[in-house]
Amino acid sequence: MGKELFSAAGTILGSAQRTLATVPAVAVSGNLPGSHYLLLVLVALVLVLAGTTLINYRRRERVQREHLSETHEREQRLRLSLWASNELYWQYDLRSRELETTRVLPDQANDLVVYSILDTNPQIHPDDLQDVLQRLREYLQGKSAIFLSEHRMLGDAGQWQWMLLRGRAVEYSDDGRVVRIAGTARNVESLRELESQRQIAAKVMHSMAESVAVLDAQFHFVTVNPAFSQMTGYTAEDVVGEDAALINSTRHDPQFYADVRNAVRNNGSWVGNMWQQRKDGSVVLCAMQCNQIEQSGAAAPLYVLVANDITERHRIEQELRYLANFDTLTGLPNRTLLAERLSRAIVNARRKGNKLALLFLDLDNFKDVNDSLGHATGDRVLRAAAQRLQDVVGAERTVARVSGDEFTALLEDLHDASEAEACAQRILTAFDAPLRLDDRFEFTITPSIGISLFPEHAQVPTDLLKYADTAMYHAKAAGKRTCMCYTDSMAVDLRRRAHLISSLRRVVERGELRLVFQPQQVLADGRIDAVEALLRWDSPEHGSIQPDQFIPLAEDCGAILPIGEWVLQEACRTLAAWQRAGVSTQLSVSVNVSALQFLRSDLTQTVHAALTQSHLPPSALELELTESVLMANADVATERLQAFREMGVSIAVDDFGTGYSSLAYLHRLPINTLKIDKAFVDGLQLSGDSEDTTITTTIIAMARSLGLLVVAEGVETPEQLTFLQQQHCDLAQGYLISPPLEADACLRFILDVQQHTARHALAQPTTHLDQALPPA
Ligand SMILES: Nc1nc2c(ncn2[C@@H]2O[C@H](COP(=O)(O)O[C@H]3[C@@H](O)[C@H](n4cnc5c(=O)[nH]c(N)nc54)O[C@@H]3COP(=O)(O)O)[C@@H](O)[C@H]2O)c(=O)[nH]1
Repeated sequence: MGKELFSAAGTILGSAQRTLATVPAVAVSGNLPGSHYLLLVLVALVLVLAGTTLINYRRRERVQREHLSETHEREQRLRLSLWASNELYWQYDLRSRELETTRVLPDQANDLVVYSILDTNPQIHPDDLQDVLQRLREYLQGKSAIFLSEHRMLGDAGQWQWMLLRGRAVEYSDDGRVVRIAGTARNVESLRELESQRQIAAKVMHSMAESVAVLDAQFHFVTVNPAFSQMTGYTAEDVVGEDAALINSTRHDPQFYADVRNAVRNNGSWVGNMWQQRKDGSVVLCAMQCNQIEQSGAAAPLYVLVANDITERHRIEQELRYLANFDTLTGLPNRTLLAERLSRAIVNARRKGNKLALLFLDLDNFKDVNDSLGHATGDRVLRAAAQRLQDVVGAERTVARVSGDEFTALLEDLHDASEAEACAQRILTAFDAPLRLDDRFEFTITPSIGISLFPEHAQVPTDLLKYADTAMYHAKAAGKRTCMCYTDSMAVDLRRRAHLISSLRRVVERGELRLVFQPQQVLADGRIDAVEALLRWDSPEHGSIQPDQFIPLAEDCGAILPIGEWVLQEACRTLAAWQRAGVSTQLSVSVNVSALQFLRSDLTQTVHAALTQSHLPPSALELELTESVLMANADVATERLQAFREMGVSIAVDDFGTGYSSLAYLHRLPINTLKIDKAFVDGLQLSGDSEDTTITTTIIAMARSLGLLVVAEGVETPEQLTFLQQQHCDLAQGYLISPPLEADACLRFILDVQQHTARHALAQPTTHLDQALPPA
């Protein structure tokens, strides 16, 4: 427009000149006198000059106006752009040190102008002033092309705000020195805020314990933090630009990772646990969160992965899960897992219409193993037993350890109950072979097994377990190393058993026990050389209970220890009283000792105390131990027996022949007497052709060769007695000689026989059995 105006003015000026130039030509062509003519010319010239001056003046005036308008317009544009950009205008006079800042507004009249003398009324924050002056100095020294400074200045509301100032020299002194600088100032408060936030975010990411990785839309690494490097072993340089599949692990199949990517793409996020592979090839389990981040202005999103290493936590969880479900000693499922599997098995059996069986197995006399051999060996026995059981039952079946020495085997998909019994029999047979504890040490232990069946006996896991347990107790009571299937009557028995156990615990202090004594007669001369002390329990609640009923219970519940101690004291006390009443000091008393008592390390102490209290010599006492106790614990038995031998107390092996010991092995044990079990004596035939006769004969012969005394138990008939005498058996015990007698009665019996044999010995030096027998 300025240009247009200018060209228009030019046009106007051009035509005026042309117009003025034609005036003299018209005047010269008339008939005027010379003076007039000259005057006329002069007037014309004056007019032309005046006109030209006027035209020039007007033209200059117009040009000036146009220039002013143009300047004003430029200024206005500048003003508007300053206003629009929210920038300030400033100028600094180096001579007066006056800083003028102007907030430009569309209407100049409203401009906000602030003057300040730098020294007296600083607009610049005192902390930043030196830095600003330094930058100014550098600019004036020509070290920077423009003056640039970011510092705090007073805002309109009197608050400090960060401003970015740009400026240049705009005025010089005559000697060329800068005297004024001017420029713009921009409020960078929010930019600084953003930058600060960006820096904080970067620092946070840098210092985060979580591994952070930013991926581009193609799942390539854009950046990672140090925690990522620490977790994966990959530095930022290793991974940036690489596909995130670099850290995929083979623990997941490729489809898993593809699914995760799809989920993030489609849903914007994915949360879950993911195995990743470290640079060294090891794996790490990450609790991962992957979020899609939309970038403003960018078409492609970014993905931010935040991951925590939970490998250790996972391991601990696994361990806890294992501990919660498995027995750490044997590695077998525990009671909890058994209950779970049993429930599942019941559901399956119900669906298929099949049967299932639960076998409850308890190791016989396991308590003794722990007591005698120590818990470490006990643990090895349990491990070996668990393995043996699993081997017999089969790896595909659930064998569980439910407590101490109790195991179960779950047999599914049975068609007949007999299959369960057959399996139980296989287990019993398998346990006949010794368990191998290590290269040198073998150990034999038998189980007792109870069986319960679904659906016959119970419908729920707890009942099946309870009934199998009940059946197992009955198998124990039936003599151990056997299996029994649950029957309804067993539950009643079990309640009675619980009552008996509770009464047994108080039996000594209540004085409900007494001893009876059964004489043992020397077959060669009829003397009563020994008596066996036999325990009786007269319970006010339960009546008279036989020892073979209550002693296994007392052994199971541990009550046998105080009971056994009482028996020893009472037997010794009675013998001492008999001696005072005239019984030969050659007479000894034999006392039955249970496995638990024997394996308790303080039995020698108890025996010693009983002998001391009754002033009896050790030779007056014999301890009877069953063959099975000695054989099952051979090593510890040898050690304990040796202690008794050193003490002078004899040892008899009770119920001999019922177990599986070899006589050769017995030779190594410090024992004195073998008691042939009544079962063999029952079958004795004078003709000598029964199996029992052969066994008895062999036992007697071998015992003799080993220098052991032989006592035949349960002798009831004269034929048996004759046979035993013929075989040179040393002693006989049984109803034929005498049933177990109360202490007083036994004393009378012994004194009678003593007198009789003494009289007979005087009259007839050669003793005959018949004569040696007590009078009827
Ligand atoms: N740990 C302990 N065990 C003990 C104690 N007292 C007894 N017992 C054991 O209890 C079992 C049964 O004993 P009991 O009912 O006393 O039976 C004994 C005899 O009465 C019986 N016997 C003896 N002679 C005959 C006979 O001619 N016929 C026949 N039918 N029975 C007879 O035998 C039992 C003696 O057994 P044993 O001990 O094997 O010699 C029994 O195992 C006892 O050991 C105790 O204090 N502690």
